Amino acid sequence: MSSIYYYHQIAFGRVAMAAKPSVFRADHPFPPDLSTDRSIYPRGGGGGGGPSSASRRRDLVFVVNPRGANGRTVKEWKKLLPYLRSRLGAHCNICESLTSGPSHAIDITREAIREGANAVVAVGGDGTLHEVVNGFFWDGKPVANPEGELMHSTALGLIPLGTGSDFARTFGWKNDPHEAVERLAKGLRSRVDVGVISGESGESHYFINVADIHLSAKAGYYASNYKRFGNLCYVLGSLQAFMGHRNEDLRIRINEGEWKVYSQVTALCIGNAKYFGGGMMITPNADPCSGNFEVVILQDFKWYDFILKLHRLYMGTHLSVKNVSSRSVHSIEVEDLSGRGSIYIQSDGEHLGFLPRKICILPSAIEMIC
Ligand SMILES: Nc1ncnc2c1ncn2[C@@H]1O[C@H](COP(=O)(O)OP(=O)(O)OP(=O)(O)O)[C@@H](O)[C@H]1O
Repeated sequence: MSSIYYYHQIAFGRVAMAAKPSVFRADHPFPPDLSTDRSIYPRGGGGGGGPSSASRRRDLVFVVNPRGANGRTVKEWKKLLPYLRSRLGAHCNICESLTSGPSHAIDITREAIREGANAVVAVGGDGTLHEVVNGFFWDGKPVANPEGELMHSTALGLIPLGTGSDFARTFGWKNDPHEAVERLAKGLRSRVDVGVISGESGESHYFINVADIHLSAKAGYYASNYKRFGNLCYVLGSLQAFMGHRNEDLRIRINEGEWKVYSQVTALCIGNAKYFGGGMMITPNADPCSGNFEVVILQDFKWYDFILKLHRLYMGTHLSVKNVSSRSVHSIEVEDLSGRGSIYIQSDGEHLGFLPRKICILPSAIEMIC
């Protein structure tokens, strides 16, 4: 992919950083397990990796958020680079791209896929992962890799280095970059589901972890102002969200069935994976490879319920608590009955706006390096 420099220059050019794109390529030989094509291209449909793909160096594009985890992401990344080069540089072109601001990771990812990158690896927290996942789509469709089914699809990789890094918890991954590099070296791919959210404007927005509505989404919105306090940001965000909070009646339609009114909803969480809010196991039965979401609805919760039941939310044992319901769904539509348009929704911890929204699953939408 000789034009990888080019796409970075395009991506950075858009934000006036073309003078010094943060891209490098390594010229070292390939480690033995990366040259095993079955592990890199385990899927059928022409993705088996023929001789030409086996002999090619692979482009791994690392999308690094320099602001992630209060600047800790980029410090850890710089320390990791020599190891990454020695471990993967032999048979891979290691392309580094620092984001210049919110949403830049989306553009970088789209460009990398169009250039035929073997994998785009999010380096940062759930927000960076979220943007990279959104970069796999454009105009409501997956971004096309030029080699398409003939060679391979671009995989999603993750080096979790964020504040919460909640998506990684479902897989039992820690904020341990060396462990993440080993996963990339093994190159095992699994198909994971992605959620798609559409609103009145008709525009699609994608998520991979958890989308949530009302109190928790408002807490996430405020938590983003307190990231400098690390994981404490979620507690501070929740306290602020509680002030002036009211449970609301919501109109909900599940799996294109009948519309029903759910009274006094405190929070509604749609899990493709299990954790949010810095380690709360909110949707304990969610599995990103299942083809369904787990929807958990908390109704008529008072502030003291959170104090009494918080430990159960962290442990994922809250489903048996009074006024908590859970079910497996492939689509859900949620409307605000109050008509005020003030019910928050977020996805993967990123503020998205306000109800109404429709949320559907896209089964096996992305290949992920697991
Ligand atoms: N160069 C940048 N400057 C400022 N913000 C950025 C930049 N690049 C990305 N961002 C924004 O930073 C936000 C947070 O990033 P990220 O999720 O990686 O870290 P985090 O918030 O510390 O971790 P977590 O989401 O796991 O709690 C994202 O919403 C993203 O849009």
